[in-house]
Amino acid sequence: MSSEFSTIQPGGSLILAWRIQGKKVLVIGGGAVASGRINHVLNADGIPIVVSPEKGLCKEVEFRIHEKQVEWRNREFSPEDVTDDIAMVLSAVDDPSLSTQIYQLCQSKRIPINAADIPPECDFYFGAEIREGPLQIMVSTNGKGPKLATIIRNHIRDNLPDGVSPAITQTGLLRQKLRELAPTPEMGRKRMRWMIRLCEKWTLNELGSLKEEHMDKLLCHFPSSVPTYKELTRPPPSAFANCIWATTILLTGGLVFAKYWKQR
Ligand SMILES: C[C@@]1(CC(=O)O)C2=NC(=C\c3[nH]c(c(CCC(=O)O)c3CC(=O)O)Cc3[nH]c(c(CC(=O)O)c3CCC(=O)O)/C=C3\N/C(=C\2)[C@@H](CCC(=O)O)[C@]3(C)CC(=O)O)/[C@H]1CCC(=O)O
Ligand SMILES: NC(=O)c1ccc[n+]([C@@H]2O[C@H](COP(=O)([O-])OP(=O)(O)OC[C@H]3O[C@@H](n4cnc5c(N)ncnc54)[C@H](O)[C@@H]3O)[C@@H](O)[C@H]2O)c1
Repeated sequence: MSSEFSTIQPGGSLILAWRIQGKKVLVIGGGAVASGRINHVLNADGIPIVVSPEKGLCKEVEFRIHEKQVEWRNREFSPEDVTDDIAMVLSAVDDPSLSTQIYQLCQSKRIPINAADIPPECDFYFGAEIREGPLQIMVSTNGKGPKLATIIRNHIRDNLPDGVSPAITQTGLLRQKLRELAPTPEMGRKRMRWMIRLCEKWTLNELGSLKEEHMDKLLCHFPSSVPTYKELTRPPPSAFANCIWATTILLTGGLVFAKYWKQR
């Protein structure tokens, strides 16, 4: 009986895709680690606010400030930086006692915090990431071996099949069109069943090569069938080819009729 269900493995982390679009993320520190954190926030369309004295900035953080990709407070951290509209705090300072103060303040305000390299002061850990367009993969060893997380990430990245990113992008476009075609919740099951069949039938390269003009043609098959990529993209017979076919059929018909007539 129990073998039917998945085995619980306690001790892991809850790995989620956190949506921080348009939300403020306080980054304390301006060194190499802060720079990596800022990039993660920007790649997720979050709004980084950086607190660090100028002398502590690394080249990349200077660049982000110069490009106005981040808001910068040129001073040491102050508790007033942790305002109620801050969605998340990322501490990357080289001062353990300051880090602990920041952690305690965030706990009291119930704002999630990551203090780089200090597991007891982390509500969440960072991981080694792969980013290819809409695809994101995160490897976590749950604090056991960060360098191993990097090595495993590199192995996965080097072995990803070709064409994952365009396949996901085009599938996203098609799903959008499908939702417009069959918008009601009642159509949900049909939509999902059809998408599953398509994703299973087509290769990643085929999905990635799906042009917008073919999408409309493909959606004509919803919900009853899923054509193969070849069937869908086969060019329609030309007028010349049609003419040849018609002539062949007429000639063959004529010959058969003549033979029959002769026999009578
Ligand atoms: C994955 C990555 C993401 C990122 O930070 O962006 C990340 N660390 C990375 C690199 C790295 N960090 C360290 C080394 C030296 C070699 C080594 O120790 O292995 C290297 C390798 C290097 O520098 O090449 C030292 C280290 N790290 C932590 C401690 C404290 C401790 O263990 O107690 C110590 C000091 C240990 C000591 O004093 O000995 C703790 C954490 N580091 C984490 C994440 C979280 C757990 C992630 C997980 O286990 O999956 C966690 C818990 C908290 C956090 O910071 O979020 C990033 C790779 C990014 C990439 O490859 O893209
Ligand atoms: N998780 C990881 O991948 C990883 C890797 C290396 C280091 N670390 C840890 O992250 C921390 C930062 O590493 P780094 O290499 O960026 O260090 P760094 O020395 O380059 O940067 C420290 C930053 O903290 C800022 N700072 C110090 N006191 C401050 C204050 N009172 N207010 C505001 N800013 C202040 C400095 O201005 C500087 O920008 C270190 O504690 C290190 O142990 C984590």
